[in-house]
Amino acid sequence: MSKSTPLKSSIIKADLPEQAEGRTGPETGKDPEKTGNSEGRTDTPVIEIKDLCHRYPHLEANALDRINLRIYRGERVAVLGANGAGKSTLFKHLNGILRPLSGEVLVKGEKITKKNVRMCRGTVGIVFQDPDDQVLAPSVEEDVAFGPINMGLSREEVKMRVKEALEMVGLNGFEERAPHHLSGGQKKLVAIAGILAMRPEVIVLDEPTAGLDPLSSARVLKLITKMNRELGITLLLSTHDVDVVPYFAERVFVLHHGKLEASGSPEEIFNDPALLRKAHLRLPRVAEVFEMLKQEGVDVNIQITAETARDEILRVIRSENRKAEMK
Ligand SMILES: Nc1ncnc2c1ncn2[C@@H]1O[C@H](COP(=O)(O)OP(=O)(O)OP(=O)(O)O)[C@@H](O)[C@H]1O
Repeated sequence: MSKSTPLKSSIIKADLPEQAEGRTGPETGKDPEKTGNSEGRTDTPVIEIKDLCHRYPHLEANALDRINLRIYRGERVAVLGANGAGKSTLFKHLNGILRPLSGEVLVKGEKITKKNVRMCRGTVGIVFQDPDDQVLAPSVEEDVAFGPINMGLSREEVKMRVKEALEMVGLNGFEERAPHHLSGGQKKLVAIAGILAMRPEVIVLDEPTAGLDPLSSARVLKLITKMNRELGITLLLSTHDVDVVPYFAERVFVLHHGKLEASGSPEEIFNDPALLRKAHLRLPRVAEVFEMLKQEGVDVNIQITAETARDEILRVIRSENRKAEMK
């Protein structure tokens, strides 16, 4: 375990998208739905959740308890939470798969109802955790075409979209392949292509890197970041992999026992040890090293990416060298 960690980190560092820049925002934990870099935005949120509660039959506690949050066009948002925190339940509310016990979910300002649920599903596409729940057609081409055909698009348009989506995920040439003969990582890419082909404004990904090796995981994250940067698609993903969050997300929501515990930039969230302990999350590995250095009495600021860690270590070394020269 300890031997493989540095290798994994170096692969992730080399292959992940650059760290998002320009994050600002107030302290976390005070007003969860209003923190992070969306502070001050006046446009209509692409997704807005108001006082959402969900309860599964025969369970006493709410799986979601008075969730309030807003997601704005073009954002990259990560949802963190331990097993059973409510992430998948939350996602299933975003395109009307589940119905609220109380509260409401608005897509582009419109409450999801039976009447507009199709329109909402055109706006918000969900990539489920297990591609076997989503990739069901006998061939890759048919699977990716399924959504566009259901949208009533012409044969030419469907063909064009399938080609485009498979190119985007790097699976051109796989059209005739049977999905059940593909690897887990390739199936995940087929599932993403199927959603991309419907050209949604928001893509929600439940644990997109679960079960993938570090290279496949980095590839999926790079792909979805590209979708955000080049196509302007709003991204919302859940993950247990806190190491990748600073490279991907501009804003982080923390769920715990069905409640929105906090929202903020990755720097804010990962500089709040009490919050992380409470939500059963951990620091990114890079930050753990800085925490240890601090405990040793070294004057460092906690960093959460390899690049900022390098800069901080160089700063400390240079400062120590200067002190030594002056003696
Ligand atoms: N279909 C269901 N019927 C009854 N209870 C459910 C159902 N789905 C989820 N739950 C319960 O709701 C709670 C939230 O589950 P959910 O799957 O949303 O959590 P999660 O954060 O996605 O977890 P994980 O990280 O393990 O995927 C859990 O207590 C879970 O046992």
